[in-house]
Amino acid sequence: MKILVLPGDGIGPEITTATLAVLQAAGRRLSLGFAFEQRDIGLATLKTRGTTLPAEVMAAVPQADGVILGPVSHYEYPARDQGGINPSGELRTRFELYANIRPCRSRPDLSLLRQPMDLVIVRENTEGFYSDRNMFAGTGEFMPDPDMALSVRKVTAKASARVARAAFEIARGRRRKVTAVHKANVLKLSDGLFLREVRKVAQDYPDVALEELIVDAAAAHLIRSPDRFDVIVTTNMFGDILSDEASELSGSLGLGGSINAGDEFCVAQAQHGSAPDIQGRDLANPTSLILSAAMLLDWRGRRDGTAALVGAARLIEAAVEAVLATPESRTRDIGGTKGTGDFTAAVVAAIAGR
Ligand SMILES: NC(=O)C1=CN([C@@H]2O[C@H](COP(=O)(O)OP(=O)(O)OC[C@H]3O[C@@H](n4cnc5c(N)ncnc54)[C@H](O)[C@@H]3O)[C@@H](O)[C@H]2O)C=CC1
Ligand SMILES: CC(C)CC(=O)C(=O)O
Repeated sequence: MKILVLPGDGIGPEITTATLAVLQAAGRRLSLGFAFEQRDIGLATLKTRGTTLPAEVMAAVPQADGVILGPVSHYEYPARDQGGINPSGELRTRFELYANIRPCRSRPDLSLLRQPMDLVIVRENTEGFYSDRNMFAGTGEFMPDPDMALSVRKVTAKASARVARAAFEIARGRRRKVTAVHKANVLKLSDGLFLREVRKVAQDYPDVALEELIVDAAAAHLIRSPDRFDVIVTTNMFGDILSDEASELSGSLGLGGSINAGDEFCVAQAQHGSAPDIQGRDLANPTSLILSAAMLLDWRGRRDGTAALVGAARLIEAAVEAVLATPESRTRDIGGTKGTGDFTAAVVAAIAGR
């Protein structure tokens, strides 16, 4: 399997190194060949090339079987016309990675919750407030005068329907419940359209229950009664916020895996950002990106019918769970004392069966 690796900014390079070590260990154990093609993006190429996303990186995406994308520091990027392209947004829109799939679950003595949580947030990934054009080229944000800023949020039937279908398909392999999270009580047209499409898709899945919940109540229920959720489907920004909430409630932002998936391409990406406050200090928990890479293997394996890749995903997940269950192996964000390197070494050893 050929994987394009884009380490990104902040803690990106550290957690990417950890993730590649884990993939290599799984490859050795299962005699699977992983070929990594690593390329710089972000602040590194802004300095050397004047852009955070060189054209040849985008050209390399279709040549690979999958992409591992480290977090990026887009808050520090200049405007798009000065080279600040948000790699997440650009990859998601250009390659139609319409579903951002973010599983989150509680583990004994790590979770901040009273009830168990085992859910998947399926976030619309190509529009809403966050398409790259909205963020940086000014076509979605406007300042008619220096004291007024306007943002346009785009919701289409097509994007709503395809992400809803992705959510119902995932629910079929789980507890068969989809919760559509929205704000259609106020945003009657945009979230109303999203809900209309989710309800339409639900008719094709009579075996899956559909629940509808307003986003503010959903945020509260995530804390009080997380066990009511199986699969949540929602628009881009709500999914962004709720998935950080769920991840932190599970114990840390550093725990939840995530893929950006379309029909043709898949990009593994940690749920969290580039965490510049802990950059270069061996403090980052690499679990999120490691589990994201496992999700990428699973996605590719299922799509191509390659059972060995699905097996590698399960092997990596089992090793991560075993290490997380050992208090002495935990990183600081989850109450342990280990650094990124030691945690990774423990996962590699678990994969090797040592
Ligand atoms: N997908 C992406 O590339 C994303 C990028 N960002 C960018 O990241 C930068 C920093 O944003 P923040 O708001 O600080 O969010 P953040 O997610 O980077 O960090 C929030 C807090 O969580 C901690 N944290 C995050 N990941 C961790 C990990 N793996 N292990 C241990 N602790 C971890 C950080 O140290 C920080 O205290 C900004 O430039 C932002 O635009 C933010 C979200 C997503
Ligand atoms: C809005 C995105 C481009 C960044 C983000 O928050 C994410 O990757 O989840």
